[in-house]
Amino acid sequence: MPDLSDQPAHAPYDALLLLSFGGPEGPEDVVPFLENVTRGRGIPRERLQEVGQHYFLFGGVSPINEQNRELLRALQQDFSAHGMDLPVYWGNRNWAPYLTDTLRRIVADGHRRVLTLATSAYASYSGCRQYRENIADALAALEAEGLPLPRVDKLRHYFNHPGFVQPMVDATLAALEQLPKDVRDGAHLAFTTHSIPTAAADTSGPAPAHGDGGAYVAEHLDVARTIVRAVQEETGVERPWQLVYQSRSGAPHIPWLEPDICDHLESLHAAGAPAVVMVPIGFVSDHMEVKYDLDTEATAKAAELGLPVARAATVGADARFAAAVRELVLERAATERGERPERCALGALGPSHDVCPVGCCPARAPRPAAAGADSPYA
Ligand SMILES: CC1=C(CCC(=O)O)c2cc3nc(cc4[nH]c(cc5[nH]c(cc1n2)c(C)c5CCC(=O)O)c(CCC(=O)O)c4C)C(CCC(=O)O)=C3C
Ligand SMILES: [Fe+2]
Repeated sequence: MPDLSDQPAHAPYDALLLLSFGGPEGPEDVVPFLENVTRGRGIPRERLQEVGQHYFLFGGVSPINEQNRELLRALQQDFSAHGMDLPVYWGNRNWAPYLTDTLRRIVADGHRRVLTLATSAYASYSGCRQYRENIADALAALEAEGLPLPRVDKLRHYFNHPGFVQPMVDATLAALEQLPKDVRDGAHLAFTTHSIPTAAADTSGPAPAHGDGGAYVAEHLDVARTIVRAVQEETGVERPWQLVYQSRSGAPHIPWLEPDICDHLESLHAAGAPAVVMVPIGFVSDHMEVKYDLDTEATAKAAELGLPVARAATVGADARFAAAVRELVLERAATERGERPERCALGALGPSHDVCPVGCCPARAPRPAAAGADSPYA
């Protein structure tokens, strides 16, 4: 029996990888960034020009990289405050620091068991399997260079972890406070997330969860219900609510999840709603989809309607989220050691799977994906 008593609590892991989307950091980055995002994805040219304009409106700088630097610092701070000596690295799918470069550095630093935190809390091809494909691509690149291959795992979906949900409850309450007093109690809650093709939603999550909206919609509805209940408890007011969508991109003839937030604001206004709080539960930080699609476009639509709106902040680098990540790391590490740790989750769905099963969030065109049961890597 090996002596495990001097092993750290995060063993067998020796590094945490923060894996994100990436964004441009200046006007000259915008077009190459969009080319990276959309390579082989069949997005109409007009849509790309339009989205490029969103970035140029903000000086060509997406807030996402700075937000990830903040999250990285929050994680390092939380880990060190709790005596957890686990290095944290950051890599992106679409912009520097690129995942492959980061993984090369992780290996050069001598790490061989890597746990991944993706900045996407829910199941879906874009939010989960595509990141797993990116990890497989990075491993393939290292393999081609003859480098030792680390084993890369991915944390379970954390959409219903209290450290992710509680900051959103507080943010919803704070947004309600921003509304004029006389419309506060009547305000509707509009929970928003990224629209995806309905075909991708229907096949999101493990195969048994496939069906109308799949795990993607079910998970968002579960989080929305948890927030609604907590806000009602806190304010003593029962508010109407709905899950709606934003940031749709694909061609018009392909069905995507609806309604869009702007259409929703119109119909709420027509139905006499006095005010709306938009709660972007689908996003981890206030990146461009939030800054443009909600704070610019949807807010302008509301102003045009004369409908008071406020937008709840995303979780970002909240200390409770950093602590949740530490708990999730310790939980998964214990599971990997064969223990049965407590697995925290709010809502009705329970904690998500640790390892994506075969057939989870399938791609339109199958490609190798690491950190799951169908990974071609150890
Ligand atoms: C589910 C989901 C999330 C949430 C989960 C997660 O976070 O992963 C997300 C996040 C993000 N999406 C982002 C940006 C973009 N997404 C695009 C396109 C697409 N997103 C999709 C889905 C998602 N996207 C899909 C199905 C497409 C169609 C093309 C394809 O199938 O790939 C495009 C192309 C142009 C367009 O908008 O059409 C851009 C520029 C940024 C960065 C923002 C910044 O820069 O601050 C972030 C965080
Ligand atoms: Fe996106």
